[in-house]
Amino acid sequence: MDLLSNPLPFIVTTLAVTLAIYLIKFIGRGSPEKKKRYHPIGGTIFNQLLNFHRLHDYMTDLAKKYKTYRLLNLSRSEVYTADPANIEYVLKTNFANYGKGWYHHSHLTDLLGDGIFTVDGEKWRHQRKTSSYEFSTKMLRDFSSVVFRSIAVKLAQIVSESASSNQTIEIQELFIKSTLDSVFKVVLGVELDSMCGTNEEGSQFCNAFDEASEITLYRYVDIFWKIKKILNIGSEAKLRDNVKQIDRFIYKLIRSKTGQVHKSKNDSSMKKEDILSSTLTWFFYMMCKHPLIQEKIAQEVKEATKLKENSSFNELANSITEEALNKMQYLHATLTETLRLYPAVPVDSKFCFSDDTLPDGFCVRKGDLVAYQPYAMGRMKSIWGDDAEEFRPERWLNEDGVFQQESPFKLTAFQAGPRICLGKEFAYRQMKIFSAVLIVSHIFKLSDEQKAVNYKTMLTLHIDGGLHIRASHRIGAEKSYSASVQQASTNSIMISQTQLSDKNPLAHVMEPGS
Ligand code: HEM
Repeated sequence: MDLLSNPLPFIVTTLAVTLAIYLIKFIGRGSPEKKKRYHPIGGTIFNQLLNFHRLHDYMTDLAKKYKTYRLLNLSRSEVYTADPANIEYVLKTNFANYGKGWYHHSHLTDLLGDGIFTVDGEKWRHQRKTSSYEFSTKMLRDFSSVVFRSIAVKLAQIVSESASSNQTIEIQELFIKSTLDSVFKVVLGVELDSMCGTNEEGSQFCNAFDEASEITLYRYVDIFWKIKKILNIGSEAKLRDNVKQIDRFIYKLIRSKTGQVHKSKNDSSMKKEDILSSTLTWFFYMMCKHPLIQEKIAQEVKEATKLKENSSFNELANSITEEALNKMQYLHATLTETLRLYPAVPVDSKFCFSDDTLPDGFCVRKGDLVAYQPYAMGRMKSIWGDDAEEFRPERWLNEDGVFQQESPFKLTAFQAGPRICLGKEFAYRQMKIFSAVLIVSHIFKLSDEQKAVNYKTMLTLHIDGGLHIRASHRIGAEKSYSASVQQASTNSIMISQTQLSDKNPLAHVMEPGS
């Protein structure tokens, strides 16, 4: 899986084939094409490989230089843009001309089937319509909040135990498991409990799903993946095994729940579990780097929830009502600032269906990939001003401390236009509940201030090696919170049995392939 361990044969082959294809293409081009103007060439896939360990920063440097540029890949140009006008055009104005196409479909379909993430046209429209309705219901909102609170209590217990025993904790893994547990509970009504490790099958499923996602994303940089798939070797053999394991687990679940839920493995929310957990991990990294911001959030949560001294984790979680969440404007701004600088999907591309001209006057060809770049855009002074690279949640607040939206074509972390993320509101609610419970009860620090924290280059922005933190109980809270751990654990089980049972609002729309 590690491209960097022996990149030479890959680089030489790639370079030779890229040059050959481009010579053929440019020599063979007829005279009418000469009038068309194409964005400047920023580099080739070869340059990307040489800068693989810092790929998003390398591409940010290029975006600062050109705003929109081309990278020469094996069979096509890839156009990378950080220009909000171009992005609005691709994602909204000429939406019909840009989509997943056969290119993304072929990469994603083994894991995600013909779900909403992999298709265009009528198939997409139908799923979008059904899912939009479901995401907008009050019932889903209320039910998911109950689940998030109950899982936040479990998270707080784990963190509290690490604080009491003065142990460090790797929080990225914990967030991945807790968000997957939430999705299972909200969508299927099942306790996966991978976070506490009490359900071995659940944990195995969790690992298989993680590895399958990683290999699926790896296909985008592995030019040999189709051959490996045909021969069933290497990463592709692993992917096949993982998908089988995922299928077995999900179908067993379906059989045991027949009459209550009918569901396929292609559920949209599962793919999102690592996106949400990436975001939470970077948020906690920012909290460790900015202790004053952490304090401000703790204060805001206390005021919004009217939290009493000696509250248990359970009481704390239950005090995070819709009304309290709406009052947490600073927390909302801080999460948004995290997404601006550390977007979970750092770059996302669309397949161009027919020749076109972007608003900046440059052309793209049928078959090109056109990518918008949330990571690079978050660092551009032309978009965010001179302090673009500073972490400053206040930029999102007006003088009354109320959160102000920005154009979705500037903050592109959730995509924009007709295919804007359907789970945005759902994701904010989950992230706010988890972080409010954790920050009001604990203080977070990096376990090793000297150790560099970097992303691992993949399609989602994970922290390489995870985030190792040390938590301590907040002053005055130690006695009350740790004393309440025992009681909270009993209470949280009571929550799951009484409030959660038979109330799964998604159960009636769960059809295979939805
Ligand atoms: C911080 C968390 C999240 C971020 C940053 C995020 C970001 C995104 C992005 C960039 C896309 C476009 C991807 C593409 O081109 O296919 C997307 C699509 C989508 N997201 Fe999210 N997402 C988040 C959480 C969630 C959650 C929790 C759910 C569901 C529970 C969700 C549901 C969806 C769906 C259904 C789509 C597909 C929309 C369509 O193609 O019409 N997202 N999201």
